[in-house]
Amino acid sequence: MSKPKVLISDKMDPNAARIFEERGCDVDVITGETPEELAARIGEYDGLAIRSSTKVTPAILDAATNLKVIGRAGIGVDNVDIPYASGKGVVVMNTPFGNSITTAEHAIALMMALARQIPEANARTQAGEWPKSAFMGVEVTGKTLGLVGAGNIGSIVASRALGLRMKVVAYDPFLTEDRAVELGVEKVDLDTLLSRADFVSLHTPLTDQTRNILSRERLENAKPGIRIVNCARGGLVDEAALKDLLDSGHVAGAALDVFETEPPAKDHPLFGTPNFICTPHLGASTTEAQVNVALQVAEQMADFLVNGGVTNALNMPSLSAEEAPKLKPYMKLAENLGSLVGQLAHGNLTKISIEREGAAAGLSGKPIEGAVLAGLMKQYSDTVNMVNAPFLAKERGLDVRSVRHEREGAYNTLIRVTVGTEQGDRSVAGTLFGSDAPRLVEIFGVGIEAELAGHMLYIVNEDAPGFIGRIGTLLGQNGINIGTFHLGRRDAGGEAVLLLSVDQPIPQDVVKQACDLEGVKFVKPLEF
Ligand SMILES: NC(=O)C1=CN([C@@H]2O[C@H](COP(=O)(O)OP(=O)(O)OC[C@H]3O[C@@H](n4cnc5c(N)ncnc54)[C@H](O)[C@@H]3O)[C@@H](O)[C@H]2O)C=CC1
Ligand SMILES: O=C(O)CCC(=O)C(=O)O
Repeated sequence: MSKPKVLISDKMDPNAARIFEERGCDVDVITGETPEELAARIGEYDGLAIRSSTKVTPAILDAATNLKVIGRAGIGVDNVDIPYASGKGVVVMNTPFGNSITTAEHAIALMMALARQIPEANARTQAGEWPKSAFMGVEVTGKTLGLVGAGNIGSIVASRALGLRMKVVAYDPFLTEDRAVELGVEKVDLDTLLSRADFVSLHTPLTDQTRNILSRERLENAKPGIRIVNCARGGLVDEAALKDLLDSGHVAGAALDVFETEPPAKDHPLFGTPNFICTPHLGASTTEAQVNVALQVAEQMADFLVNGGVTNALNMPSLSAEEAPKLKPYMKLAENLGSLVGQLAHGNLTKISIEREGAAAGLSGKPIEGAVLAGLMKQYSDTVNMVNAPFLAKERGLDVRSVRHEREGAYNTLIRVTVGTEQGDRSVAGTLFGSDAPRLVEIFGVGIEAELAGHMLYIVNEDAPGFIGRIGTLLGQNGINIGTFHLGRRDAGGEAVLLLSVDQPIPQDVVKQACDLEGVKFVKPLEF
């Protein structure tokens, strides 16, 4: 098997390339390409490792015909079109903790720099002035810091600020009272935060809800003399309003590590404004953080490409490298069961239930669900896989339920897939023989044992003598060799099911002849 190929398209610590190679991937490091150059190259790669410069747009994803995983060496993934990547079946991962301490420290550094106007004092002193009387700072001790966003980075900022003897208030809709107490912060709403804070530090992702969260109106109503730090994302603060309010003195200082457009225009209105300082998106730029995120992204991506392990994916449930091999035969079983109901159930499918029984109940449900849905929807899409299948199912309004029963039934491990159709519920079930051989054990209420593989023929017929001979003769006359042959029946003399595998696709006219055989009620060729 050829090695997975990874492209590192942004400047990244060399440990990333080393880890990819050590873990069985071929790796190219090609940075600074234009979007067109990247689009022309990306088709060769299974993995793309990025920081914030590479923009993974729909055009790049359309060109990325082999891409399986994008790894962001960092936290924010707003440079990746995740819905589009999900639609294409590409896993998107980040490294959620590797640069949090570093970024929190940068926020604190910017807050201190604002409080004592260090950059301007430094510049003027080095320019030959001794402007001692021009700079009168403020102490942070006893002041209130308002945190907008109290996740990983916000929490670290809180702990550092408490160490500086500040009072910390936080606005975060997902912050519970218990967690606030644990962090030593007071949970408040945004307007209260802005009316009480002497310093505000932003630590949210950029989303539709957070865009422009410090709007002109909010800034105008904030406590006079407030100082603002943004080490999260440009677009959270209205930059034009910030300029006006710095000029008027309502905002006493602002420090931006990030801008709405990066890099900002050379004549950005905020440049040169008194009490405004900035850095060029340096929040994560320490040796320690860059080694952390480079190692982590390469380990995660290689683990996925080589072993199927999924860690820190934003569009897929996690799956440990230990669990991945255990799940592998179940995934095959799940995909085959999904494919079987997809090929056999008629009409509009409205709901699907995926039950895990016995040993299967102890496995992660989401990957199995993804595999069943991928199998089911293969009939509708060539590009479906377990990453994009849940999104496609949702788009189609399919009601998906996962159920687990710890008790064992007739089999010590079982997956049952039931779809709701206009004709009622239709169900198939399968198990593993040994630890890794998937087998169908029930089809629409009829017990049967069969491996689902290759070209198959499913026939429902009247349970009467002579039928097996008739179908064998028909296939033989048409030069079709039977590989395996499986029978099941509801009750003697009632309805019987025949599932056989053959060595080649069955031509339509042979299917038609099979339909015409005496006692045949239904014939369907199947592909796995
Ligand atoms: N300047 C830089 O170099 C870096 C910037 N970042 C940025 O920092 C951001 C935060 O990172 P983490 O703390 O690790 O993320 P996180 O996901 O741990 O925390 C984000 C917090 O924001 C909160 N939040 C979401 N919507 C909100 C809203 N409408 N109002 C208030 N709070 C809201 C969430 O509940 C969560 O607690 C990242 O999304 C990234 O964009 C991260 C690393 C480096
Ligand atoms: O990679 C970088 O330098 C930027 C880090 C960042 O913004 C993030 O991790 O969200």
